[in-house]
Amino acid sequence: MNFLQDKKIPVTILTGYLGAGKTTLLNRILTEKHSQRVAVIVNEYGEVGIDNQLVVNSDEEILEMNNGCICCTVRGDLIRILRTLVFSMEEGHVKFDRVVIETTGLADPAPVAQTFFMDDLLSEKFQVDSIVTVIDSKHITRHLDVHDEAQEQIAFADVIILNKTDLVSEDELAVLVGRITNMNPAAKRLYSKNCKINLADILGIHTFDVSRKLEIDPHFLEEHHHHHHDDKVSSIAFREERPLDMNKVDQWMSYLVQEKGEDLLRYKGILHIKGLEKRVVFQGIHMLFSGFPDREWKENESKMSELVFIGKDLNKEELERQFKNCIAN
Ligand SMILES: Nc1nc2c(ncn2[C@@H]2O[C@H](COP(=O)(O)OP(=O)(O)OP(=O)(O)O)[C@@H](O)[C@H]2O)c(=O)[nH]1
Repeated sequence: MNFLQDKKIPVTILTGYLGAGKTTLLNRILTEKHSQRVAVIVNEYGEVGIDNQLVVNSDEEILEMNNGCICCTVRGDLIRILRTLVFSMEEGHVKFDRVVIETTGLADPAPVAQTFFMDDLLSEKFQVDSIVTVIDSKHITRHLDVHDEAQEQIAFADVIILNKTDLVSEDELAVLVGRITNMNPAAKRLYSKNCKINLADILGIHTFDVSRKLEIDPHFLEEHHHHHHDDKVSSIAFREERPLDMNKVDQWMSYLVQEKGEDLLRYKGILHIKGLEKRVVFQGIHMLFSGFPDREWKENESKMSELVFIGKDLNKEELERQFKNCIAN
């Protein structure tokens, strides 16, 4: 046994296509009882961070990285954040036993894992424990057909969680399992609803193996990263302090689901609705949409609506006009 190796801080890379259930799993990691302190790094694609507002309140260290994809433009930020974590820990300001990184749904996990091999300090202090890929069992098939990122996330996984099993039939699930096993026979497979899994199956499992990753991507340890996002996929965010009219929002969302659902990969937000003391959270993935009152606004919090749309061929002017139309009189 290599004792030095064992002292390294384990890192779990949480990946999965847009809306698969990564934040749901992260919340589970943060709320379930285990004796470990977790430092969390959340990366979002859009310029407005919604996930950080949906991550449960906890004492853990939660660091946000917005406005770019962790595997591309903000990889330098990831290195800086991890280095700062190490220094803060060594000076006794923070304590943590492991790191969990939630990547954007559009991230290729390989360069994120690569970061821990290319930077001297990080490779000395951290060890990638595993890449955990969450799958939306209902939508993944259509994503796999057109989005390279969805394929890379599966190919590179050590553990694959087939989530949202409540939304598919047994036959559909069996076909999906066949396809995924073909893509990555070595990964451990778990099945879940709302990411209810045994955390011991994904944390501290030491399954990340560089030699296997090199078989999948022989350039894994090379500096240059070639990930190109699909130019047609973009993200649009809106912020508005004036309260919104619930009925108008309802109508708008119904229209979007019907008319644009196919192109809307992910839409989510927090709404400030006229006459409601609680903030309203909405979540959408293609034609599946839900909106519900969440907690009351806190006193020190400015009431504000924040929405993010990620999709193909989004028309910003049109969406903005429709959004502004929802502002209450
Ligand atoms: N029906 C169903 N819904 C689920 C399940 N797991 C998560 N969801 C819902 O799916 C939506 C997306 O879940 P998130 O955890 O935000 O997904 P994510 O991967 O973090 O999404 P992005 O970070 O935006 O890519 C939310 O509305 C969840 O409540 C499940 O097993 N079944």
